[in-house]
Amino acid sequence: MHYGYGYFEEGQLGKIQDVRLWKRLFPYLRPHGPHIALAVVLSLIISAADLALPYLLRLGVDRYITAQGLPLSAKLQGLSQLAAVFAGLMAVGFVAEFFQVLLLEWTGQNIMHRLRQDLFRHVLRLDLPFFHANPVGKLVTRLTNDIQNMHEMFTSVIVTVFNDLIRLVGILAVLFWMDASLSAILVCLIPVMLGATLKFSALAREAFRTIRTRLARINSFLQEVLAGLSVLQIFGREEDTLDRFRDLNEAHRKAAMHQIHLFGLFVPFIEVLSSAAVAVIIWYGGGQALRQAVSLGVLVAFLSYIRLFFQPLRELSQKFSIVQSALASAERIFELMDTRPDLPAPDPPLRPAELQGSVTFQNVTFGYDPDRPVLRNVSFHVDPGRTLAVVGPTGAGKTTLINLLERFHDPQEGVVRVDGMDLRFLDPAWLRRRVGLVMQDVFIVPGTFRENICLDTEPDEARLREILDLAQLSDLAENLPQGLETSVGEGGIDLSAGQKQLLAFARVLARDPKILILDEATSNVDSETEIRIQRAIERAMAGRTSIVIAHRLSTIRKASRILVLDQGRIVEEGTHEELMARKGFYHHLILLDQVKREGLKD
Ligand SMILES: Nc1ncnc2c1ncn2[C@@H]1O[C@H](COP(=O)(O)OP(=O)(O)OP(=O)(O)O)[C@@H](O)[C@H]1O
Repeated sequence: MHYGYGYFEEGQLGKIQDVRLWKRLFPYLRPHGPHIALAVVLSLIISAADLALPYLLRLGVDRYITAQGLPLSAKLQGLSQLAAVFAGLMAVGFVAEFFQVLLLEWTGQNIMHRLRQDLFRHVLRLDLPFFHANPVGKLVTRLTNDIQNMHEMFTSVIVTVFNDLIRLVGILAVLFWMDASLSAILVCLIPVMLGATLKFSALAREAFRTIRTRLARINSFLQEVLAGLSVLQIFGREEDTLDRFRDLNEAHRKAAMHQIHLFGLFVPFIEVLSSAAVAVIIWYGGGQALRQAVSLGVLVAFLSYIRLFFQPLRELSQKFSIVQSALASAERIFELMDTRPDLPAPDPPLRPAELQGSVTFQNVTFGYDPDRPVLRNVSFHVDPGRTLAVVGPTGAGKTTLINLLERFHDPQEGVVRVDGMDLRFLDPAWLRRRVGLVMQDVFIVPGTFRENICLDTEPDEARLREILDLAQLSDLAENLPQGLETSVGEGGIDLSAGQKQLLAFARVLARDPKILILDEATSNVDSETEIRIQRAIERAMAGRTSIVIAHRLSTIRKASRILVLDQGRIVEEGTHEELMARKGFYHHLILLDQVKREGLKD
């Protein structure tokens, strides 16, 4: 288990002025242009309704409440009319806001959906080396959290910032129009507000970034620890693990407290500023009203506008950090989208109509790290329909041979061919459809037993029964509670190691590949299952070219030829009899195996 969290460090932060990022985002926004335009129109309506309300207050006070010489009935009637207009505007504002939220959420969800789909499509096309280098947790974060981050920007920021700007400009315009000297006081406060907001935004951004990094460390740690919990328990590492977690948890708490302190300071500061503005307006404006330089209505309207004015400013820093965070996510998402598959795609890819099934390795040298070859100058040829057994000590490079034949990697030197064709010119999907793979670890897809056998094939019922029979699975299928429709894997019935092996053979039979690669399981199963597996192996191999990483002597004996690998080189080659007679490395391996089996029996 490693405790490197390097993958989750947020190296870069998207910048608002980063044109490149906006250009990449634009194609996702473009189809929603009309919706965003409509949201902006709705935003204008909402702002107009909001701005009109304090103005109605002014009219109410000046025209009716403090007006001299109007009869009481006329004042009351005028006030009623204003109240009706007030209610009407509120209703318009409410409806407009409702539709705006709906429209923006819908747009945001659609953009997220498309982004997630594009990203997942891209990830599916990447090669095995990429997945070796990138932990699952990182990819899941890209596909979930990072995309969610962007959603917030699309829904709650882009249009609302526009809303806020219109509102601020609108309020200032109305205020100057009503009374320039009172407005000038307010304008003096704006630089202080903006300065504080910008300073706070910078500090908050850093604080949020620290929190996210520390949370990601916790996630990464938990993911690793929970996946290997049984190992930790066996080795009694609980206390040590708890200590490590405590450190991570503490670091997160500290970061969260720092952010809380920042907010604790900023929010009241802005409150104090807005209260100060109100106080100054009451003091100065009140004096002006007493001197009758401004009307009482203007003063009342002013105080209402101040409340409207400070709200968006208060939220500006919050929105600023949402956009920052979203752009940082966008940057990481696009970085992943820009990852090119390591294996060059053939152009045009070959998809021959027929495959005979011969396999050739020609002077193949390969290393996961090119400087440290795992296979060295390996050459062999298997004719169609024949069986090649590969044996060798652990780490000899047997699995690597398979990885090359499935074209999960390309060799650094030499060529791998099927039917004489270089794999690099073949369509990888075509190749993998024709090269069946049975690994020791059988992956069970969450779904029914039937789905797990058929995968992407559609055998008819008769063929499926035949496959079950050949794979020695008929009994099991009958005894499952819902037969073939029983759910297996996560959330369903657990299959034993032996049953999973048989299932893997059924899959091969259903896909009917020309070439079969088999990594024989070393897990111990009972004798009856062992016999079933042997039978299934024979059926699966029949009529196919087979390359088997063999552990059972019975399989090895039946092979047309045996390849003995050691430290990435072919050290011996021949039939079982030939190799035994040579009394070399193979002979030594077989004797060791026999000793091991005898030991197990004792
Ligand atoms: N994804 C990988 N990245 C880096 N090195 C790897 C990778 N997979 C295998 N190796 C290294 O390549 C060498 C050969 O491994 P390989 O799995 O091919 O051996 P093997 O003969 O199949 O062993 P075993 O019988 O234990 O499965 C080993 O030294 C292993 O550490």
